[in-house]
Amino acid sequence: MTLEFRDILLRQDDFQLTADLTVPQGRHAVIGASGSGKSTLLALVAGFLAPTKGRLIWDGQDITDMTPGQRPVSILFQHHNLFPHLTVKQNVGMGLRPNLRLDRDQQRRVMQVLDHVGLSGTQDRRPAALSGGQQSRVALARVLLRARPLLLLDEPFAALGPALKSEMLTLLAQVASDTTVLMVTHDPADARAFAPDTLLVEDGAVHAPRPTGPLLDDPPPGLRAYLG
Ligand SMILES: Nc1ncnc2c1ncn2[C@@H]1O[C@H](COP(=O)(O)OP(=O)(O)OP(=O)(O)O)[C@@H](O)[C@H]1O
Repeated sequence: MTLEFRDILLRQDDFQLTADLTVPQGRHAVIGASGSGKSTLLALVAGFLAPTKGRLIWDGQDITDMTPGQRPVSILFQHHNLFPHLTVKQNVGMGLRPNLRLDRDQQRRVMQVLDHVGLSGTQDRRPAALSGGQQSRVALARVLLRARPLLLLDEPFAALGPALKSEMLTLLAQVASDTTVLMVTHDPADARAFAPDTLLVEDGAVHAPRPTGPLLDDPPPGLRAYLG
């Protein structure tokens, strides 16, 4: 299933984002200098911002006019927005039914996904009683349970140390194998480890995906300056 940006233009005051490219199924990093438009790109796909011009096509279907809730998208941002007063089980269950009236089968699926991300046994704790890495797993479990085919990540594990971050990226790559992923990252090592291909965003222009290794080995001047 592919995501097509057809001649997209999105204006925000004096900034404009342009995109005319196809993203095939698989894991993609989104890289670019600060202010180049990475978060704007994700907001466009999520449906939080509407393009001034152009169409967004998912799996052959025009999703440009769909609300965020109608889109085939799940989102994992840096601040995971776990609810402090709810247990792990309830935080994850929100991904299925926001009113938390889960039937037996849905409860079983919650336990299954907790097991999948290595959180069995923590289901009755509240987020404050978990480590940072465990909290990230809860957020990931919630996203997985929604099982939308397009996953948007904005620096999802930036708050974790390098070892935990790499562990989470490995886990994500395993569990999101049938998903198309766009992951904004400032860390070239994350892009290399997680994403075979990368979308470069330069001054509001989104480029078509290119193999991550060669792009980072020989970056264009703007990206080179940013990566240092
Ligand atoms: N609500 C807004 N209204 C007007 N302009 C905005 C708004 N939000 C962001 N911008 C501008 O849009 C441009 C792109 O911002 P965006 O957040 O997409 O960049 P980014 O690549 O994600 O940056 P960073 O890496 O620093 O997070 C910036 O020039 C920013 O100033």
